[in-house]
Amino acid sequence: MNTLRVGLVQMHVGYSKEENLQKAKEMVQKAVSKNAQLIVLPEMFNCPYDNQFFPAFAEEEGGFSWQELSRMALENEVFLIGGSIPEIDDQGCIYNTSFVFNRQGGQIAKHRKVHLFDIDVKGGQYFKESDTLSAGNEATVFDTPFGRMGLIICYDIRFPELARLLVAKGAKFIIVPGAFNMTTGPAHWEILFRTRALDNQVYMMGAAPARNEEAAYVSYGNSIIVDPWGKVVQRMDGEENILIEDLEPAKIERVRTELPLLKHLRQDLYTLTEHPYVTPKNGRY
Ligand SMILES: NC(=O)CCC(=O)C(=O)O
Repeated sequence: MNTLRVGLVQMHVGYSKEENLQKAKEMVQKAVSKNAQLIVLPEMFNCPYDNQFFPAFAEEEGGFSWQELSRMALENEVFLIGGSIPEIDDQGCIYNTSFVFNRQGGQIAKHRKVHLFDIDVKGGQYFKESDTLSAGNEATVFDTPFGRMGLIICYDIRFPELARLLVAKGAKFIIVPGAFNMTTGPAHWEILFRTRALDNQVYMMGAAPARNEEAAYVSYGNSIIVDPWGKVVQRMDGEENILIEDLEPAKIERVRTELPLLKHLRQDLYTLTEHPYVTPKNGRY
């Protein structure tokens, strides 16, 4: 199969939804001018990553931001992973949701972040998504001419079972709109991408907001691509920019044939259906 040229958009996210969408539109066009065929926007690309803004910025599926994303995909004839936005449902629940569009601007997938980011690192980062957000309940894959792709959002990457489930569903690539921070980013971001790539022999792609030291939540940036061998093929710093990379779908099969981890699984011995942890109700413990 031919190569897939991807573009990861690492953009500054400000307080105006319209300006954020305009910035996304310009960066998508720039990525397309470099022949990107699939473009990934960052987590909460249209809204500051801050609980106080999620309710005010939230929109229904099919709303203004959704339509803008659909138009960007259509006008540029590109697959577009629309980062994520705060999505509100008809019950008033708000989700951290990623919408995916094909080249005709049609929605082909939707992922609501499954694991809510509730952490409290002493002397470091505190965040409690569950103050405003609800968790999704689905593992999301979608098909493209380049192969099946899995979609997760940021903190979801820390849960190996979810990535493995996507791979069991046939994913060859896992896409992660994310926004790590200056506590956990330097410590865990790259290692998580490399570990999930190694475990599952997939391409891992992460797109993050650019770093703004003035923001209440400082994004680590460092948008990244790791190949199925676990090698970092490209990684950005904190600055606003676009990462362009050619992925080789054939490499996935090559690595899986040479080092057949997925065939060596002992599913007679261990499965994902039982585990010792407490299962949260709707993502809340
Ligand atoms: N937005 C997020 O889910 C942040 C996740 C994160 O920083 C982590 O360390 O995990």
